[in-house]
Amino acid sequence: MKKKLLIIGASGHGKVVADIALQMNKWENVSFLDDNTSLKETMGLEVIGTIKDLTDFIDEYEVVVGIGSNIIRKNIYELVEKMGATIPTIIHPSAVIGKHVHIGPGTVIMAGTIINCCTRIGMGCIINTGATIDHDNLIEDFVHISPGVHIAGTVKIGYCSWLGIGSVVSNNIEITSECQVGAGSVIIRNLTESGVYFGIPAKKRD
Ligand SMILES: CC(=O)SCCNC(=O)CCNC(=O)[C@H](O)C(C)(C)COP(=O)(O)OP(=O)(O)OC[C@H]1O[C@@H](n2cnc3c(N)ncnc32)[C@H](O)[C@@H]1OP(=O)(O)O
Repeated sequence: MKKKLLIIGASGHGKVVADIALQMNKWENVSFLDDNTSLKETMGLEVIGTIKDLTDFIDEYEVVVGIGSNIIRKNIYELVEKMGATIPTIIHPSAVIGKHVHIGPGTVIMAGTIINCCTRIGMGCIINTGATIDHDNLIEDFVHISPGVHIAGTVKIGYCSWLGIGSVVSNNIEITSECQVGAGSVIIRNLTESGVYFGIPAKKRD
């Protein structure tokens, strides 16, 4: 394990990632890379370069992508992985994680989340504050589960999908890849086509 952590992206999501990393007490140093060259520090942590500088740091630092957009996070994650970086998982100490839960590299699990047994979460995901994910779920790569989402048992969320804040997914549902589910929506049927859905029950936007 390397003793330093580099977070790519020093905006809102990146700062929460840093906050969790500090609480994990695992790294001696936490710093950022950000393409905003006027930003030199945030939260008392240094911004030591832009993404182009990553090669200079890759041997010394573990690297996590702290960017909220699924597609941007995925593209940068793939670049970082190709460069051979060590990519950790970031898990807030207050998260409750059941037995036989698998969490992929680069995934960030935020404060107050509960993930029940036998759930698999892919790489580069965000499981945001206070979300609950019940048993036997499959959360594919680069998904974002927003704050306060509740997902029942045996649900599958496809690659790069984003569940909006406070949404609810009933049991045995499949949501295909690249879906965006609106804030406060309730999903009671499978979402078989990529697109934007919202409402109670959620319907696809025309
Ligand atoms: C820590 C963090 O901050 S994590 C981030 C958390 N953020 C979220 O979860 C945001 C989720 N985003 C949403 O819910 C958005 O409203 C989206 C993506 C569903 C749609 O966004 P847009 O494409 O900008 O839609 P827009 O705001 O123009 O609304 C279009 C119509 O849909 C309706 N609508 C939009 N979202 C919703 C919703 N969640 N539920 C019900 N109706 C909605 C609007 O009222 C509007 O209706 P109207 O045409 O009758 O006036």
